[in-house]
Amino acid sequence: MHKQIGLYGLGVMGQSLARNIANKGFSISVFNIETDVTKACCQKYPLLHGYENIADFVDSLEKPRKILLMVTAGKVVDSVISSLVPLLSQGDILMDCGNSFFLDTERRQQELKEAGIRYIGCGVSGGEKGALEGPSIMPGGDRKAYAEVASIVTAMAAQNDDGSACCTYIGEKGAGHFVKMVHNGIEYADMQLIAESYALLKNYYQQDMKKIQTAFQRLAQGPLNSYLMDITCDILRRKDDKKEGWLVNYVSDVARQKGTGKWTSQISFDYSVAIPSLTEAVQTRFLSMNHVERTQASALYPHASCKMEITEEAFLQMLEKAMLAAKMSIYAQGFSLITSVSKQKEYHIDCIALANIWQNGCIIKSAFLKDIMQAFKEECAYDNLILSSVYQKKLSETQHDLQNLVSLGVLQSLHLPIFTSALQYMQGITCATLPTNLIQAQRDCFGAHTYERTDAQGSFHSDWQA
Ligand SMILES: NC(=O)C1=CN([C@@H]2O[C@H](COP(=O)(O)OP(=O)(O)OC[C@H]3O[C@@H](n4cnc5c(N)ncnc54)[C@H](OP(=O)(O)O)[C@@H]3O)[C@@H](O)[C@H]2O)C=CC1
Ligand SMILES: O=C(CO)[C@H](O)[C@H](O)COP(=O)(O)O
Repeated sequence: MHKQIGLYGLGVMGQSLARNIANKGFSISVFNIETDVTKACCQKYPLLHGYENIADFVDSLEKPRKILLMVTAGKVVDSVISSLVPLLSQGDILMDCGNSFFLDTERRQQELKEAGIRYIGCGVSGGEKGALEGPSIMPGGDRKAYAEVASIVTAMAAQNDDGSACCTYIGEKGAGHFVKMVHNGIEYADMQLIAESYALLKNYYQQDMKKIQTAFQRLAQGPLNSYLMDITCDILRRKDDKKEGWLVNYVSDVARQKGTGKWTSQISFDYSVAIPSLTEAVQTRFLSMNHVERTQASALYPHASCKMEITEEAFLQMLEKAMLAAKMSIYAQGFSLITSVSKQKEYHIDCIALANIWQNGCIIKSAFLKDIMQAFKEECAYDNLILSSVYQKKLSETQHDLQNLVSLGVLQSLHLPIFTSALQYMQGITCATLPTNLIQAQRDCFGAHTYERTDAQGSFHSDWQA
């Protein structure tokens, strides 16, 4: 009996996704380059049918074949595709569920089209647990091919409270992997925002971990409720197994990355879209890697630190509102990149549907996404969420606290790149007149680059030093 779907790549995510599919009642064949991994996995999970030989794996599938790839992003995907293509038939469907770069996905779609193979680039978010219990799924590419796998993919996905699946067709070409990339850019900024809040609380409570835990618990229950806040509460409560004290205090502060956040920033440069907080989050991970320099420099430049003269209640209320304002700024930046690239590449991404499928199963799952949906429902064509009445109302209630928090934190010599850039983004994007007219004048003065005038059409050049 042929199986309904195949999955190639039994790593952390692949095993969980395969088990998820099998648990939903679909018959599934699995394959891994290391055969020992396949054997061990299928012994442990008998619903998975493993193959040691790739040709047998492909032959085991009903036609048109549907094969999900869950392997390391980059060259590995190309080499896996090369090994599969000679065994496939016209009309078969490959669905790359890893974190592939969306322009690589578009190249692969073109190359495979010539061989008659249909290719779906599909973002998956939720980590190991989400992949097993129901992730958020972002498929893009061949729409007809997606229709043929939709019943399996939507069954795998997380569900929202209203019963809708956290999976929707995102758009043509690399649209699925594009939004997953921006999801990760937002994820980096949200994680850094939480880390900065942790730094502020450590400073306020003079490192008293019990008080920091209680404060986070409180923050995680309000409008900031999110998957990342929830796991932060768990992390902060975890004692070390080996030594006295909290495990997080033994974790090195060197933050690593696999590349999706960096790609988000690179693409923002290519499309000239300002996403300063998402970029700061990447830069901060780079900065964290200079551990030796930072340690040497910290001895040369001791940080002045004094207790903040503000009551605990006032501080916690200010922090909550400032986090909310910063989070709003982060999402406005992320969605402005999505909107802009979607227009230029004609992906036709539906931002309401996207915010809906990020409400559950994924790493950036958060209560705040309801507000984003509301804002886009008000006017789907917003180039920037900052223009919505939802943002107007919420920012008028919170922006002042962000200004105060940044001022206080900077005077404590704390490193707050997300709070600061989020505030600066909002102060810039809501400013009708920036001082960048001077930059235009300088460019024209030293390089005859010309400038536009506020009172006339066309390009002008002046002799500024006359
Ligand atoms: N971990 C996470 O939270 C998430 C990961 N992702 C993405 O999913 C993909 C898989 O991630 P994850 O499961 O964590 O990674 P793992 O490292 O756990 O698994 C990678 C898989 O790729 C296989 N592989 C590696 N090199 C080759 C090769 N040359 N030829 C064939 N197969 C190869 C591995 O086989 P073997 O090990 O047996 O050699 C393994 O099955 C990545 O693109 C990742 O970015 C997406 C969302 C969340
Ligand atoms: O896609 C993911 C979650 O959505 C992965 O966990 C991703 O690997 C996280 O990125 P990085 O390793 O760069 O921090």
